[in-house]
Amino acid sequence: MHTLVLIRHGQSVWNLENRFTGWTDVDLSHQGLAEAQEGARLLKEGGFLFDRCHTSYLKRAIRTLWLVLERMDLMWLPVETSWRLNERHYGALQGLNKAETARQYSDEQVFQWRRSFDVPPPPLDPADPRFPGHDPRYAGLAAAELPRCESLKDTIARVMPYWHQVLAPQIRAGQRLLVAAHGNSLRGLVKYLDGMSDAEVSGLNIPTGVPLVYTLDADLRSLGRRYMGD
Ligand SMILES: CC(=O)Oc1ccccc1S(=O)(=O)Nc1cc2c(c(O)c1O)C(=O)c1ccccc1C2=O
Repeated sequence: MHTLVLIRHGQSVWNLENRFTGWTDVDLSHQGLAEAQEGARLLKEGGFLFDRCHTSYLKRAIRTLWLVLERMDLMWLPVETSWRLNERHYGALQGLNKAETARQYSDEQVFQWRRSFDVPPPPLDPADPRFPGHDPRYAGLAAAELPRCESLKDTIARVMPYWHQVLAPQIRAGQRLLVAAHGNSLRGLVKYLDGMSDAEVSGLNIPTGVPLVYTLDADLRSLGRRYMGD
């Protein structure tokens, strides 16, 4: 029997402004900090212990993890970061708010994007300063791995190797893991663990700052999951 804990980072300053964030490295808002503190309190009071933790290359998830580790007096734990746990890349929509999106794209186009699993947003031009190839933290990625945009399907496809190559082997080895990540990258893990369809995962919304606790059998099949504080 294994336990795996997932936590989605709290509200970011661009969530506040209803801006597409994606790989833009904005920080948590004050509310987002408070959400992370509450999640940390639930984990501490729940008596959880971890052996390793994982997060993305983006500070809103990293800081959420730091707040949890600080509150649980676990700042000594090894932390692994990976681009594969990053939020979905929203391409040329990154930075746009609702009004700007509505001005540049038709309602039909926005409606199609909202409900699709495999339709990507408009891609970034590689010369665009928002393209990850200009950011030193992605220097280790192969050219083909640097996204210009991502559908939810693309996001899940690049998250899953991290599950199969990193998370699952550590869980099998008896490590109690905490993963602090993003709405869409966590959708990938939840889709796999719950055996969800493409349509089901497109409708799944993971609440921010609330620890999601999985109980897994010896073959890492889910025996159930619960949100703490429920
Ligand atoms: C709540 C909100 O204001 O959402 C925003 C924020 C910025 C632009 C558009 C909107 S919206 O009101 O059209 N709603 C809205 C719009 C969208 C999405 C979404 O989940 C959503 O709720 C997507 O997932 C989405 C995914 C991929 C491309 C575009 C969209 C998109 O355009």
